[in-house]
Formats: sequence, C-alpha cells, structure tokens
Amino acid sequence: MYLVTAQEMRDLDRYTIEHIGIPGVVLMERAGLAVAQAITEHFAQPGQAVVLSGHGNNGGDGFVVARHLSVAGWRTTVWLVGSAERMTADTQTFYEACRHLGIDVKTFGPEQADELRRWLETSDVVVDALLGTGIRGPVRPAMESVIRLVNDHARGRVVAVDVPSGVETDTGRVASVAIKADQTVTFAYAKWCHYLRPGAEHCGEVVVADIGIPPSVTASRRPAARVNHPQWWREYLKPRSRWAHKGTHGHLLVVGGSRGMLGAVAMAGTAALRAGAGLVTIAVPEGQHDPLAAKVTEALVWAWPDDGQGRFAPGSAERIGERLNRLTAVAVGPGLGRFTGEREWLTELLQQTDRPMVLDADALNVLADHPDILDHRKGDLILTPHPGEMARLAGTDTVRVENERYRVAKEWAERHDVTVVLKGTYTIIAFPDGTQMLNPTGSPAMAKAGSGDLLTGIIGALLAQKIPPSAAVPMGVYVHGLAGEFAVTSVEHSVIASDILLQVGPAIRRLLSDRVRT
Ligand SMILES: NC(=O)C1=CN([C@@H]2O[C@H](COP(=O)(O)OP(=O)(O)OC[C@H]3O[C@@H](n4cnc5c(N)ncnc54)[C@H](OP(=O)(O)O)[C@@H]3O)[C@@H](O)[C@H]2O)[C@@H](O)CC1
Ligand SMILES: [K+]
Repeated sequence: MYLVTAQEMRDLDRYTIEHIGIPGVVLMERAGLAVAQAITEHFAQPGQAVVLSGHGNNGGDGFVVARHLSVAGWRTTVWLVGSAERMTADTQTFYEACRHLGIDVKTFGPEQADELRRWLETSDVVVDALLGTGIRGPVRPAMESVIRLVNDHARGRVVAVDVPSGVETDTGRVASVAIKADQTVTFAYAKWCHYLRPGAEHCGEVVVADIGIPPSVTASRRPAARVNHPQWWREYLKPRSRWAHKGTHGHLLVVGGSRGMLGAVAMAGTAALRAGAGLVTIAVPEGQHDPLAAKVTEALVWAWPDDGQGRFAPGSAERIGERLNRLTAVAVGPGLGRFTGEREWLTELLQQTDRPMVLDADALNVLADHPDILDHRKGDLILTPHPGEMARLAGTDTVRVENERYRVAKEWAERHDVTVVLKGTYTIIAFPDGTQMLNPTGSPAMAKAGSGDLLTGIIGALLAQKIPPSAAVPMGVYVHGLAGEFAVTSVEHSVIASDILLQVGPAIRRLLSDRVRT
C-alpha cells in the first residue's frame, strides 16, 4: 500500500515497460479492463455508456473501457476531446480497435455541446478519461466546457479513470474545474489527490486496481509515501504473553495537567494504560496531585514543584533525571499550559533522558517559540501537532498547512530529525528520513476536545513498550483512528473522547484477530 506521486507512477510504469519488458499496451489494457469491470459489477445489466477520452494515455484507458463495455453489451459512445493526430501510440492502438469494432467515436467541438448534453442526460454511466496524471496547469477551454457539462448534466454514475479530470495528482488542487465522480478507479497505487482536498472530494469511492506492476519493481524504486496499514508494523503487534507482568510492558511518564486542564493528562494516562503500558506515572504541579489522584485510579501520580498558580514552577524538572531513567518513554504536553521558565524547563526535561518522547499541545507551542530547544534532546522525538500547532512550528499559517499538509510535515520532520504526526482527516506521519505515511482510519467524530490527548497516550504507551518509533507511531495513529470509528455507535456528533477511550481495546483486539487470520 504505497501512495505515489505522478512522477513516481510514471517511473514505475516506465521501468516495467523498459526494463521488465511488459509493453505499455498491456498495462493500458489491464487499466481499462479494471475500470470496465468496476462498472459492470455495479450494474445488474448492461445499459448506455458515454466515454470521454483525451488524447493522452488516460484517454487510451478510456478506449479500452469502451471496447470492454461494448463487448459486454453496453450501448457505448466515445467522445474524443482532443485530436486524433496528437494521440500517444498506445492510445492510438485502442482508438483503432474501437473503430474496427464499429464503436461510435465522435470528436468533440463546441458545436456539439447540445448533443453531448443529451448523451450525458440519458446515459447510465459516464466514463471520465479526459486527463490523468499528465495534467499541466488549468484545464484548457474545450475540456473545461466538457467537464462543466458532465458536472451539470450527467444523470448516471460518473466513473473517473485514475483521477477525476482537472484534479492535480500530487496536491489535490483544482486549478479551474474538475469532474465530480461517484467512483475513481486508479491503478497500482493510490495517488495523493485521492486523499488531499479539494481533489479527494471529487473522487467518490476510490478503488485501486492491480495492472501488473511487479512488486519487486516497486520495492526497488521505493516510493516515499505509504498508506498506513498493519502490514508495516504487524510484527510488533503481539498478544500478551502468559508470563507478562507490569514491568515487562513499559513505564510511561505523562507530564502536563495544569489547573483547570487535568482532564487532558488523565485522558492521556488512561489511554496509555488501555494501549497496553504496564505502568503509567502522571507528573503534575504539586497542587494538582490530589484532584488528579482522585480522577485516575490506575496511574501513579508524581507531584512536581508548583508555581502557586496551578502550573509547574521554573526549575521543577531540574532534578528528576535519576527517576526519569527508570521510565521507558515520556509524553509531555497534555494540559500543560504556558508558564514562566517554560523554555528552560522543557530543555531540562529533554537533556535528562534519552527515552523516546512525545510532545503535544503546549509543549509544541514552547518549541515553536524556542526551536533551539531541540538541540538538547538525546532521544527520538515525536511531535503530534494539529494544523494550528503545525503552522506555529513551521512559522506559517493554517491555510498553507491545510493546502500543503504533506509538504509542511515532511520539511519539518527532515529538517529537525523528528517524527511529525500532523493530525486531521487522513493524519500524515512524516518520518525523519523524508518518508511519509497517510493514515486511512478515523471518523469525523474525533474532531472534539480530548481526542488528541488519547493519541499522545496511545503512542506513548507503544513507545514505552520498546516498539521503535517507525512502528509505534503508525500503529498508535491507526489504533486511535480505528477506536474513533468504533466509537460511532449512534451519531458522530455525540461521540466524546471517553467513548473513543473505551474502544481502544476493541480496536487492538480487531488488529490482533486480523493478525491471526492473515
Ligand atoms: N504507460 C503508462 O504510463 C500508463 C499510463 N496509464 C494512464 O495514463 C495516464 C497518464 O497518461 P499521460 O502521461 O499520457 O497523461 P494524461 O493524463 O493522459 O494527460 C496528458 C494529455 O493531456 C493533455 N493536457 C495536459 N494538461 C492539460 C490541460 N491542463 N488541459 C487540457 N489538456 C491537457 C496533454 O495534451 P498535449 O499537451 O499533449 O496537447 C496530453 O495529451 C494515467 O493517468 C493513466 O490513466 C495507464 O494506462 C497505465 C499505463
Ligand atoms: K480522468
């Protein structure tokens, strides 16, 4: 389950054709056949189909679809929106095959707009094979008018070939107009635009079809991004041993919880226990000790000097090193708040341990104001910002973060040698080596207070169990998202973080049972 850019996909196609010796027409045939199959599987019987083809290879796929639909008994018409002279050789091959079979191929010109509109209004299926990964810049006028006709007049199912025409593959941007599809059938691997807005909203259901790119080719070309899936970390997901005791499952320290924000550390700490940590200690300002201890019964509570106002005192993290080293991972930030001396405080914390550390919430804001703090860390760092926190860290605005999610996270992770978990729909994990993962689990129900604290606790718990960050972080993000899905038992609006917390166990159980089956 890789996630590829247009260039990476071209590279995989080219390598397969030139070095493995599988001709381009074979790939194109399989691509078009997969789209035709997706269509015929959806309908009980053949109907009427309009295929819209450009003169690039995406259009070539369209001619293949037309041939298979026609053979399967569909009344099929192809509209070429482009010029027969400019077709690629493979596209030309399948264009000719359509003509030899007597399939109706019309060439679109502005004067045919009314005729095309009638076809769109009366067809059961519209196949969009105008533009694929080769789009450059805003859609040109002829295609633009066709795309508008489809969006305004198609009554049947709109199936996009590879990507909805008009959507930029790598960014999901729509420069002018783009097809609104009910289904997108893409080839070999998902592309970024299937997950990034606004393009993702144009795709409908996305189906990834195998077209015969050998897995060894992909392995040798190593695309930089993957879709998060248990295949990447399953080896670390193990049933608990009969001989387990609390000491064999790690000890996480959660640091945070200023006055009025104790819920956040409580959530993080409890989520860590639910995610399997053997022991959890929660460090809070002294005055918060009793209320926290009353709130969370299963965690140890460690009181650090207080500033008298319910937050940590400057220097309160100064001499904890010895005890810190008996712990196996640290999570800092839930409910932390901002306080005098926070810069030195966080620096001291980082300096005193080489344990992996998750930084969240106000710990990220301290870091945004004082990035030099990172120079003092000794162990692996995992940052879990939401888009606002990411914007502060990267010195940009939330709009840019939202528009260029993967790029902003990747740049920051690489530059600072940390793992960045940029939260949101399809959370992005950017690793220090420049690779990325996009997480497919989750639910709109998770857009609520407390949800991020759970994630911090879950990742912390997995790190505490000595799972390396490259596996613990995606596993934690996946489990958190799955728990969020499971928590929706009535309606997304009403789910609260505690409901998600209760589903951490069922999510892990699901993954463990899948592990046994596969
Ligand atoms: N062998 C393979 O590689 C395989 C590839 N496969 C398929 O090929 C697709 C990629 O094909 P591709 O690279 O030919 O590009 P494609 O998406 O058809 O677009 C290029 C055409 O669009 C035009 N055009 C560009 N921008 C435009 C604009 N803004 N507005 C209007 N027109 C514009 C441009 O026109 P030109 O500039 O040449 O006049 C050119 O003709 C890929 O998505 C997959 O479906 C599969 O069959 C599997 C095997
Ligand atoms: K398309």
